[in-house]
Amino acid sequence: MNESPGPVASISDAPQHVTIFDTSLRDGEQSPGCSMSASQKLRFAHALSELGVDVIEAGFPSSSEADLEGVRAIVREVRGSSLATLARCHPGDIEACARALEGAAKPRIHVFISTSPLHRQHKLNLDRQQVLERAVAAVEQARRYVDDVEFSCEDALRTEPEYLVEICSAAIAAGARTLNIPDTVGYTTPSEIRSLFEYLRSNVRDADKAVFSAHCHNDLGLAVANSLAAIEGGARQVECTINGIGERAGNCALEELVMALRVRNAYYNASTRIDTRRLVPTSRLLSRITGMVVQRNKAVVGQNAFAHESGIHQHGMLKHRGTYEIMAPEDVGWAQSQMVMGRHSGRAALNDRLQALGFSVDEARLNSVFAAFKTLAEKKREVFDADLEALVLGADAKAARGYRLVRAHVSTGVADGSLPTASVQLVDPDGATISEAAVGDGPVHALFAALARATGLRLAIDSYNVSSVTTGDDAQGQASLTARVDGVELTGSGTSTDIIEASALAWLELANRLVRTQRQTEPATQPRKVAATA
Ligand SMILES: CC(=O)SCCNC(=O)CCNC(=O)[C@H](O)C(C)(C)COP(=O)(O)OP(=O)(O)OC[C@H]1O[C@@H](n2cnc3c(N)ncnc32)[C@H](O)[C@@H]1OP(=O)(O)O
Ligand SMILES: CC(C)C(=O)C(=O)O
Repeated sequence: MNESPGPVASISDAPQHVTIFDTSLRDGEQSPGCSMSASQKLRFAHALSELGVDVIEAGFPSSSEADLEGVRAIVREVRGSSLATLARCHPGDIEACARALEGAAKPRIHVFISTSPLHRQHKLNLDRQQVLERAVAAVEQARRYVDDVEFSCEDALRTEPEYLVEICSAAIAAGARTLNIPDTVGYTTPSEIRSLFEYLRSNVRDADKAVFSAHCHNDLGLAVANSLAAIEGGARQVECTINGIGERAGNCALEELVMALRVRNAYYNASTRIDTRRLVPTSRLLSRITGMVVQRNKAVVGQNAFAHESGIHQHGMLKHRGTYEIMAPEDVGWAQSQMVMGRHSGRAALNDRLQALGFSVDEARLNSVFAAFKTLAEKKREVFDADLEALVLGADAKAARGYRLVRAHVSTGVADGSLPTASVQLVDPDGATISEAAVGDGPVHALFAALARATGLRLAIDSYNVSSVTTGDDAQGQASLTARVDGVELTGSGTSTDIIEASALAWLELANRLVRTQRQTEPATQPRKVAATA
């Protein structure tokens, strides 16, 4: 029998910094359907800078007026990160980069040319020597404008390694500070790219004068793995995009790479400047801008990344979250892990959720509610808190009905002296219609005051958030509220294309939860006022 593996040793004794080069605005924007306007690019560049990205590739200025305009807007406003622009080995492209970057605090010109035999012959119709001469001339021209020049060998992973050594050595001599080795078509494997970086770092002349960079595409789903392997081979810059957007199957996903370095820090001994708590908000912003939805099971930023539905996992999570989570959702910008109640859930999770909703049930009652829950879960994909409350309250249909919104009207004005006013009409748990109105400091304040009058419930709201849960002009807004009642936190949420309606629904969900727990008298389901984590 083989010896079992011990703890994996670190790949480096000295702590390393990995430069994060984000190309969402250039390679990412090349994804079909991801074109952004100049103002959208500017907005996203600010988000990237706040995220802590070291280098933002802002665009390809010679490609279009819109791209040029976007780069110029970014140059005018974004300061913290270096700003890079892309150019072919073409004098006009490089001049366009220089003009677009005028006034940038930390400008970088990024020139590239294909080096592989396939590209040399079929795309460029140039031989090795001609490609090398074009590369050197381009790097030299770019250096006349800026100190920070990056050179990329397009399709490097299908290029003869000794030719890569030759052209990279020439690029360093011409003044390139960063040598990027792209896997343009996502063809390589982790062990291959690691060996290539080791080989280049040992054989390129004056290799220590340049930073080696990886730029991996995801055609075989290996972009992140290959980028990590490149780091093992000595890469100290990784080019990546938020949500992994980019040509064809995309680029290395920034959020996955950064979290791999962080979670496995003992192995990589490498850090980045990324504020990981901004990963989810940044991912959402990009989705909203491009309309490109993130798949639910996407690592780190997908909706299911910290969601648990199966009973065995939920039971483990309730005992210790390390059983099924290798990173904390809060560390990447999620509010918390999610326990989704569904067909695969077990008693432990059901009991925990019932307690959170304010119901303390004995074992016999838990078993009967569990049986009813499983029957319901067979019919519904997800069982919501309101379903669980109805199950526990059973025959008490009146209590389960709660207050219902019939209509709400809000009027407000900006700087016109008008008083924000709301009127609401509700049906109460006994079926009677109630109408009320109130004024407030703002429209939502007035709405909540009218609801409080109508129900007679005073809720001390601790937090109120509205976020977009879908994309586009008709996006749905989700309002979430927390309130403290007798020292206990309760939550409510509501979703609608109208944020006033979403806010009213959230307030009523919270109020109904409170009323139900207060009304509940059945001994086997004694309500306990505890945090509701809907
Ligand atoms: C791997 C990558 O992601 S590379 C970046 C890819 N991004 C883009 O292409 C987006 C922006 N591109 C564009 O807007 C346009 O392609 C432009 C404006 C740059 C060029 O448009 P056109 O002049 O009409 O050329 P077209 O796109 O048809 O062909 C590309 C030309 O560039 C040449 N070329 C390609 N790469 C390079 C390079 N690195 N250095 C020098 N020339 C190059 C090609 O050989 C071809 O030349 P040819 O017209 O003499 O045959
Ligand atoms: C221009 C280079 C860096 C590129 O995008 C690629 O090779 O994929």
